[in-house]
Amino acid sequence: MSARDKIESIFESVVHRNPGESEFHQAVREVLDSIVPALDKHSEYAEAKIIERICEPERQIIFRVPWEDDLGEVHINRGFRVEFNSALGPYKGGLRFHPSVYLGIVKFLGFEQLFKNALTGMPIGGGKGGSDFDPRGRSEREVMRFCQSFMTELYRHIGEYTDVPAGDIGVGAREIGYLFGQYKRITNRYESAVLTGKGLSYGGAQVRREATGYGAVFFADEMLQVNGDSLDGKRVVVSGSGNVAIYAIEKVHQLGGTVVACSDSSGYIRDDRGIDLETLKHLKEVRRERIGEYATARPHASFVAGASVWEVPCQVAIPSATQNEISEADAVTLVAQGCTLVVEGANMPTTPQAVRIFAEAGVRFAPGKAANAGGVAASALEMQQNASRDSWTFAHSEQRLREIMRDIHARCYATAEEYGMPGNYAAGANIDGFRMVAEAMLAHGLI
Ligand SMILES: NC(=O)C1=CN([C@@H]2O[C@H](COP(=O)(O)OP(=O)(O)OC[C@H]3O[C@@H](n4cnc5c(N)ncnc54)[C@H](O)[C@@H]3O)[C@@H](O)[C@H]2O)C=CC1
Ligand SMILES: O=C(O)CCC(=O)C(=O)O
Repeated sequence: MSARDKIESIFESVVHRNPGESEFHQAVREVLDSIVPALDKHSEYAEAKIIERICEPERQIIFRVPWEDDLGEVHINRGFRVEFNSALGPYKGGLRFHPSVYLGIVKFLGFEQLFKNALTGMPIGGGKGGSDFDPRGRSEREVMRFCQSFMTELYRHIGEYTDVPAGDIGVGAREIGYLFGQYKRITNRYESAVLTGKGLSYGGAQVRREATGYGAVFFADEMLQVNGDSLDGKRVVVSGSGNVAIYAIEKVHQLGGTVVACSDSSGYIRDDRGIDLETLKHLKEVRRERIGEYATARPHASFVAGASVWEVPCQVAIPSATQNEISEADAVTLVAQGCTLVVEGANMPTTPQAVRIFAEAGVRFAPGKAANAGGVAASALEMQQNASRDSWTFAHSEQRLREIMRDIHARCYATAEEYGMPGNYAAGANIDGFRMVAEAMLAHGLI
């Protein structure tokens, strides 16, 4: 059987065994399609059924999360942790709290995480978790009670050497604090490296908060430098206005570009003078308001309700909100309006149809598993500091992040060249990440 036929048959089986999990199917399809050339070179991977094993999570945990709101009403949510693959180290990956969360989303994120973590070169396996809990509109105490209930089940599955969760959509420093407090209370252990993204006062690391956004922009900068170009003077659009988006905007501005629009699920704001970060941070990090409030604070800016931020003309797009947020129509608009570089801050924000439009138009494209790997890499640095009871300065941590992103860029670039697909960062990232995991799995035998 040819490598291509083998891939088709494995994919068919993945769809059959995981019905209704469209995001997981999409993520698997994308990776399998691009690793065909690596399978042609390495027949040992097929013989050991490495791909079939990679597509099957090592462990999937689903649990009940009961909690009480401020009025005394009882709510039941569903919690998940998918421990995808531990070939390279303890499972590592964030927790997402959002009403859309179900097993298929957690599995797509865990699958992506596995290759992303490999690309960082750090000793971390892949996992992801979360809940269909919606923190929006909930009081501090409700969020705390939910986190405590979630950890009351999760604690038995995680640990510094087992599985180390962190944040993702809806889970930031506040939630990590409550989760950490409950873990400490239940286990009677001050196990700092059981979670990352902690506050700086209790074992958190400098630059973890900024790392995903900064890292994506460092990656964009590397891609531009290959062509003797830079972000200086570029007009940029960043979707979302959460953790990744805010620090992507900050770094674009530090490198001389101007971010003219960002969004949330209610619509987008446009500010041709450049997004004012003090206003945005206060709005989103302190007051947790909707994005439209920005235009109240900055009257020259406009708020467009319910529309796609990709209608705002830009040269560089950094999607940093959620999966499948750039549709085929958005991609056509971006290309028509002069966008030449797309760097994924979010996980799988570009639909396969949009990826094809970008490829046909010669738009340079960086996949999330490479471009947003700065977050998890900084988490691994946080684990390193926790293990050595150390704490690094901001400048040193940012320098390490910059080096890691440069290295990931170089690996993706070189692998794409090696396989005869120069400039194809998606193929480079998938093949390089896959090879790392496959080699470790071969070394460990049939487990
Ligand atoms: N936080 C991290 O370190 C990392 C996050 N990511 C990915 O980056 C993306 C953003 O995550 P965070 O910034 O951490 O989350 P966040 O919760 O801080 O922010 C999410 C943002 O996306 C917006 N959003 C969510 N759903 C949306 C929708 N359907 N339409 C428009 N906007 C929507 C929210 O309004 C918010 O502004 C996610 O795809 C996440 O998986 C990837 C790597 C690491
Ligand atoms: O920092 C981490 O462990 C996880 C980050 C994450 O969830 C991601 O890279 O998508």
